[in-house]
Amino acid sequence: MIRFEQVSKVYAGGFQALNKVDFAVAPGEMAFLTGHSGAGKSTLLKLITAIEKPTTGRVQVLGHDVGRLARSKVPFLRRQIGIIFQDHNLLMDRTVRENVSLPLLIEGYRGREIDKRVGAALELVGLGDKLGYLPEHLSGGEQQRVGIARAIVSKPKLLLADEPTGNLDPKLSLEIMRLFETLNRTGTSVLIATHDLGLIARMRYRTLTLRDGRMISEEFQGVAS
Ligand SMILES: Nc1ncnc2c1ncn2[C@@H]1O[C@H](COP(=O)(O)OP(=O)(O)OP(=O)(O)O)[C@@H](O)[C@H]1O
Repeated sequence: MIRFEQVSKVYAGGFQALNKVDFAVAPGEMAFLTGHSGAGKSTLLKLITAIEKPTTGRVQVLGHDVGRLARSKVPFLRRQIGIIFQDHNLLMDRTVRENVSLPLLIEGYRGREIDKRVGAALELVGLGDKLGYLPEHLSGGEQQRVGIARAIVSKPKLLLADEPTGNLDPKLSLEIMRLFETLNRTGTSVLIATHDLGLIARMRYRTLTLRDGRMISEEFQGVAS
């Protein structure tokens, strides 16, 4: 599903954000990615989604060699990956239905098929009755769940989340994590970048830990850095 082999990333300007990183996430697996601020978590996610390319080493995602992927093939890769952001990036002047429909419209779906899929995704996140709401009329946790519905509506094989619970209280954070578990049980691979070590400890999944761009731990949970 994801395989990094000796991956380094040096940004223009010379800063080395990742240093010979090796790890793999198997199909159907759920794992956490943690590390201090600036450790390289977002950079690692950007390599998976081909926003950035590795300076050296090999990044394989869903059978593609990301470093060698032609620019024209990048949208095809991205369509197979659902991405969830901390600040959810919802369009605030569009309804819940319109926000969640967006990836399907881009893919060329129309009418009834969109309604069916959007309805199913919103049911799954517990917002089946909020289709016509604007995001500003929803709570923070509900907005985050709309972002998750938008990420899963096109049934991606891989779900990436960058600090998905950063703005939420512990109870809501746990609810969001349980939602990821539900999605994982349907066969979606899930990789969650988070600072929230308490949450990681409660969930008991494999934890990948970065420190200063190096992968220092593959298994040990609760490494504070
Ligand atoms: N486009 C860029 N150009 C130059 N340096 C960058 C760029 N993007 C990130 N960096 C640097 O690379 C390092 C790693 O950044 P990254 O965003 O991957 O960290 P992070 O672990 O996600 O941090 P946080 O938890 O604070 O989001 C940082 O020192 C950052 O300043």
